[in-house]
Amino acid sequence: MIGLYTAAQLRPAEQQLLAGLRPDTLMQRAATGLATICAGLLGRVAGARVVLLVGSGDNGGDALLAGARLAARGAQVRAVLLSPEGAHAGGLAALERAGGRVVRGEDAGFERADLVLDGIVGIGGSGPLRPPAAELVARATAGPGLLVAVDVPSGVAADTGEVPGAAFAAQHTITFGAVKPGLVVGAGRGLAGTVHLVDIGLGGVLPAPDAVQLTDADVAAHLDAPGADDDKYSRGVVGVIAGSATYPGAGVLCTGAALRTRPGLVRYAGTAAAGVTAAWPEALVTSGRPGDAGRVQAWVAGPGMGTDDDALSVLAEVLVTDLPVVVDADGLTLVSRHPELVRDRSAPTVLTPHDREFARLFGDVGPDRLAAARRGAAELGCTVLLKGDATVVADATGRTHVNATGTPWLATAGTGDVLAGVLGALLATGLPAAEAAASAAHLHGRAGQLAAEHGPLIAGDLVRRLPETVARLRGSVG
Ligand SMILES: NC(=O)C1=CN([C@@H]2O[C@H](COP(=O)(O)OP(=O)(O)OC[C@H]3O[C@@H](n4cnc5c(N)ncnc54)[C@H](O)[C@@H]3O)[C@@H](O)[C@H]2O)[C@@H](O)CC1
Ligand SMILES: Nc1ncnc2c1ncn2[C@@H]1O[C@H](COP(=O)(O)OP(=O)(O)O)[C@@H](O)[C@H]1O
Ligand SMILES: [K+]
Repeated sequence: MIGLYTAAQLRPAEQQLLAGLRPDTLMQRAATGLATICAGLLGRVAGARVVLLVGSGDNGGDALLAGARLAARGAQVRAVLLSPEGAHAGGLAALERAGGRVVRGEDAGFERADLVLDGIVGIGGSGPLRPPAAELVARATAGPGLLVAVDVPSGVAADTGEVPGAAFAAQHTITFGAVKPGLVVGAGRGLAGTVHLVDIGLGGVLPAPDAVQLTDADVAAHLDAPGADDDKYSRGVVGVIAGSATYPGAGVLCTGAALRTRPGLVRYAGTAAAGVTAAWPEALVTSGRPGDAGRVQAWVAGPGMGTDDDALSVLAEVLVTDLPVVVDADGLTLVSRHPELVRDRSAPTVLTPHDREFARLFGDVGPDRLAAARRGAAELGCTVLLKGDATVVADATGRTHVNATGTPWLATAGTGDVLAGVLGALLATGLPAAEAAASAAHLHGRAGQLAAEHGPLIAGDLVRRLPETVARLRGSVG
């Protein structure tokens, strides 16, 4: 598990750690890591042209101290100071001692730079980048130099990923102590490039994280192989309500995804029964009501089920049970009209909206996707899986996961139906809702990445690739 930490969590931890150390120890550790990674990115340091963008806080100090280390190894380092009187004094002195030069913005030489280091602002930033900083960023990023951000790309809100104005579009972000949420979610994710984490020794003093990202190993732990005592019922039976007689596709995709994630038993109830059984003879189907399907441990309801009164009564029948339920797609439209169906449940409910569905349920997502998912989860007392390039899962207690897998190739019709099926299969095993949802998003993203290795993908490719994805995840452990 990778912890994501806000500035408010990091600052006291840094203070606690610093209490037993020389005041500039952490900054020196940060600068050493920064210079080492920049040197690796440059390949050859001697003669390399490096430009530092230096703000007046410690983020600028990191850039100056790293610049000094690169200058000492023969790089030609120029520093542009946004506020000459406020620049970090120790960093400035070190840079000058090592042969680096302070220059005016006009003389930065962006057009010939090999690397531009953005030390304008880090976790101390607030609001849109101010005009002089925004202008400098525009000029710096137009040049050919490799764009490297110190701790956080300037203009990105470290805690949320909000980008309220101009920002440094980094190819690499070298971050200190812990990964910040803004590097992996929201608009900030697209500006962080490759994230490198430098250990500055905070490990022992960090509190519980604000949010987490699962790793392959975390998810593989939920994908154990059947044992000698297992039978087709023992590993969780999932029930699927999806698709319709006219549009069976969602039923076929959702049922197939559930089967391919956790083969054992998948039951299907609904008017797409004929289409589902033709595609998946392994599923047990009924064209009747959910109650006719037989016993299940979790339901998935919604993809392509329609939004008329019949659909509402089917959804209500499932939601009055004391079983875990995943509500997706058309089911979410129905819940937005009848939130009491979900609010009053005692068993776990997972809602899986994309942004437009979320807006119908809870109002606009807005720029802070973590806060939005938490708000929705608290409002209806359920788990919300907010889809996106970095899917966010929050439960009613505020526990939050950010998904780390996937590919933009997933932006194609039907991939959400597949996610719902994967999630239902994991929920039926008895996993807590948040773990099941976050693991499903991870597995779905990995299936997307695997399918995309073979060219443009369609939703059915994800279903076909699920067994190999599970095998690869399991193989990644130990
Ligand atoms: N606290 C610590 O122990 C450590 C901090 N480190 C570095 O210190 C940084 C935090 O330093 P600070 O707290 O000094 O804050 P920052 O340097 O991140 O930001 C403060 C500066 O940015 C300016 N600023 C804020 N919002 C702005 C905006 N919208 N447009 C333009 N300028 C803006 C402020 O006027 C101030 O000069 C971290 O991001 C990291 O780079 C590292 O050296 C590791 C250790
Ligand atoms: N740009 C993107 N990058 C990565 N994943 C994406 C992107 N766009 C969509 N996805 C993922 O694809 C899936 C789309 O689901 P959804 O919008 O419900 O589609 P559908 O209703 O057609 O099945 C979600 O899992 C979402 O996270
Ligand atoms: K920065």
